[in-house]
Amino acid sequence: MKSGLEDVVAAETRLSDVDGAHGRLIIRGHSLDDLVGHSTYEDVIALLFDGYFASEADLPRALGKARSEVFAHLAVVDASLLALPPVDAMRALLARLPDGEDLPSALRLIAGPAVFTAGLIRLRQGLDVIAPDASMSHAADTLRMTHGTVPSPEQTAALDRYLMTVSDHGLNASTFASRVVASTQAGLTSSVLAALSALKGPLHGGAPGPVLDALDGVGSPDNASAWLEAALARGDRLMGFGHRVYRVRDPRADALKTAVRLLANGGAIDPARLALAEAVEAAALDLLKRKKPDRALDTNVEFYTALLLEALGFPRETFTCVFAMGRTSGWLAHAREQALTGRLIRPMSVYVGPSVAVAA
Ligand SMILES: CC(=O)SCCNC(=O)CCNC(=O)[C@H](O)C(C)(C)COP(=O)(O)OP(=O)(O)OC[C@H]1O[C@@H](n2cnc3c(N)ncnc32)[C@H](O)[C@@H]1OP(=O)(O)O
Ligand SMILES: O=C([O-])CC(=O)C(=O)O
Repeated sequence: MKSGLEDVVAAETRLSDVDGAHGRLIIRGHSLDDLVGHSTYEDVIALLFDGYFASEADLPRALGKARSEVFAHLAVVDASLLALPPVDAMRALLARLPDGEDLPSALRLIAGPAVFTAGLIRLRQGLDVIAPDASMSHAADTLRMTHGTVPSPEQTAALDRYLMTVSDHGLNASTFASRVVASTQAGLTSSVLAALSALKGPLHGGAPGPVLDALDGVGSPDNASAWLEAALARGDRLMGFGHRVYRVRDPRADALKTAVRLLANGGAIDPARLALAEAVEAAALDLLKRKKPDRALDTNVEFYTALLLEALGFPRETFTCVFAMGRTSGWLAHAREQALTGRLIRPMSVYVGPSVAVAA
């Protein structure tokens, strides 16, 4: 048995390739760098969906229509839902969308995380929800529904770049969960709910909120090494570092660091906050190299995600919901690929419990 299924190949996919040795991410034949420079999130959805869903000439408009359709579900949000962590409340709202296999079902499942996260943020602040505008881009409308103002082109570009960057990533834990459920032919909502449940853990998509907690704990750049060393001595993991597959830097960390620097140049991030983050990153890399010399542990996607989403005004307890806004497109494409080309996923376990005497 391979602990954690490390290095086990469990699917063939045309969707994305995580090249851990060279620190490269390919999405349907395009490098991440190419995509973030020249595409929109809607373009990436079309790329991931090609061949797995019916084609749609005006995908941005169809996604906008899907946002308008799911908005009505916010009417059921009551005090008990608002008392839940936002990712659990969002999961409950997504569970209201019927299972299906077609493009409209898929687009509603991409629209849901955006509309529900924005609505939950506002309701938790005692504000009225804001209806979608189907004519806007997904990133711009998400920011407008969250903050009540039309975002700047720089803010829209930053969220768009983030959504593309996290859209798909091979057979990570949440995508595997999506494929396992799809292999039973349960339907797309069921796949997405399983995937979201896997994503929310702190070892996967739950990491960026705790990254900010660490920055707050460190407080100032000169305290970084001592604070992180004490955290490691307690047996804590340093959030935003390490990866199962990347043995060099996660390429998404660079894509998001660039997005963070662009926001900082435009004044959207306090230079002191960025300096603190850079000091924490440098101290963490130095410490991990010394304390874990046998394992290459580098910065992962979650570290600069935290700074980016903070700068865009998302509360840290909603960061996993924003991750899901991007990753749902990958979960859906994998679910359809599995349903169309795969079999029921049913591995074996090795029984190590007590044996029963067999009568002669
Ligand atoms: C979108 C994403 O999912 S990106 C990942 C987001 N998660 C995080 O940032 C949480 C922090 N990182 C981690 O916990 C891990 O690196 C994971 C979960 C990402 C990968 O885990 P695995 O591949 O199972 O690594 P594994 O647990 O085998 O770690 C190998 C060794 O490095 C250590 N290690 C790995 N990551 C870290 C870390 N961030 N901080 C401290 N030590 C670490 C482990 O303690 C282990 O040491 P040991 O052999 O002495 O016990
Ligand atoms: O690939 C993984 O194991 C985790 C990850 O970085 C992701 O899902 O984006």
